[in-house]
Amino acid sequence: MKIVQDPPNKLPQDTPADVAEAVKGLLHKNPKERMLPAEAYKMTHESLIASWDRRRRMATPLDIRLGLTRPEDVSFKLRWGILGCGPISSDWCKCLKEVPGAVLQSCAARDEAKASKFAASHGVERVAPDYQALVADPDVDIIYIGTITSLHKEQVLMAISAGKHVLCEKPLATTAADAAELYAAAEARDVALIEGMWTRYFPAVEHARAAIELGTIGEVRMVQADFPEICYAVQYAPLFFGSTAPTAVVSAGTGGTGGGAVIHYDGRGAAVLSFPSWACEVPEVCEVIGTKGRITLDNWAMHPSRITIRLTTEQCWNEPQGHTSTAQNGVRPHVEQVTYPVPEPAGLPAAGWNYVNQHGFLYQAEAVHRCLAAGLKECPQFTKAESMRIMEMLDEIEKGIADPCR
Ligand SMILES: NC(=O)C1=CN([C@@H]2O[C@H](COP(=O)(O)OP(=O)(O)OC[C@H]3O[C@@H](n4cnc5c(N)ncnc54)[C@H](OP(=O)(O)O)[C@@H]3O)[C@@H](O)[C@H]2O)C=CC1
Ligand SMILES: O=C1OC[C@@H](O)[C@H](O)[C@H]1O
Repeated sequence: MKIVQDPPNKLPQDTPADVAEAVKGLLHKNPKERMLPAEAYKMTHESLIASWDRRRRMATPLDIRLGLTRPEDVSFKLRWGILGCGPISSDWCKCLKEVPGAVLQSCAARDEAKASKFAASHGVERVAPDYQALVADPDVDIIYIGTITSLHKEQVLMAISAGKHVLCEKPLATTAADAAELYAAAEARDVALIEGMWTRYFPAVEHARAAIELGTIGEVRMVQADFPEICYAVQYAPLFFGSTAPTAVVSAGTGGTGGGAVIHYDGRGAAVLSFPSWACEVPEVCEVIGTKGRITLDNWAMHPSRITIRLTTEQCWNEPQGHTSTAQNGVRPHVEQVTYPVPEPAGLPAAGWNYVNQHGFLYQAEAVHRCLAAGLKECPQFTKAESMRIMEMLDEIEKGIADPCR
């Protein structure tokens, strides 16, 4: 794609090629080397914009940017127990191996022989005979739940009762009421319960969040996103509109042939979300549309490796007919595009991996280590409040969609 910067970009100057090069250099190093010195992460919004190394700071993980955690705490020791030995647990273990503080302590499956095979292929130290034994192991600090969603509730509760922290695959539960019960149980036991919405930890998403905070595209008026699994598309609404309650949620369609939802935030704008059937070519693009520009996350939006920021040119803001769109005014937007390559192997499932861009799980894995090191019970990239808000929206959306894929 040709990058257009005509007339010169109003953002502080970084040529896209420079940015891509710098970030590529960072991301392709091993996790320790990828870390900037702690000092480099201490920043305010002003320094974010003014700093010489803005290119790195735009994608700084939110927990570090807010000063809640320290980059070096990817080395904080956490002994992981893997509950469920299916494809997603396999990809998770591969990423944990690259986190300096992670220990693959134990795993369990419904069938012990399956768990033994999984342990051998991933270098997991122990095999527990069943899930209950896994969560009871005193040498396990945190349980990763990679089973089907309908089982999450009983398994999360089992792990929490044993006093373990939990990272549970998205979606956390099948209803908001169940999710609320799980968060209440975690709070009562004083353990962390984190829903694994891994999208939130990708550098392209961190960059988008920082750009919105800086007002780069003005006021957000519309969010558009698509994905067959509703929770993925929906999570982009509170990311860019905040976790306050929407004024209306309407939906229609079916899981089999496709559906959609509009989430309206009175006086602010709306999220227009589509849920194409799995049997289609899925665009997997997120657009964040503002009064001064537009952000596109893609390649692919639920685990994006690219952000494109199109800025409305200043001349458009004063157009007499009140249309700020560059297209309506026959001018080109200023375009800045930054690619954040997922660590190799990336892209379509590479040999030995099960899902797309799944090596990007690493970003979430590192954040969990940093946040637990700091004594946090959640990661700021995806808080309990937001997770609950999304669960409520999912309940509403599912009222209008037959056979939805949550
Ligand atoms: N973050 C991400 O990128 C991804 C997240 N996910 C999420 O991960 C979770 C699992 O993914 P999904 O592909 O649906 O699951 P799978 O069909 O891969 O099953 C995962 C595990 O669930 C258990 N399981 C499967 N079927 C049954 C059953 N009928 N009865 C009891 N246990 C069963 C098995 O555990 P055992 O090994 O113990 O037998 C299995 O290994 C979901 O929450 C999904 O949303 C999925 C893909 C990607
Ligand atoms: O959660 C997921 O489930 C389906 C996959 O294709 C997708 O990449 C993954 O994020």
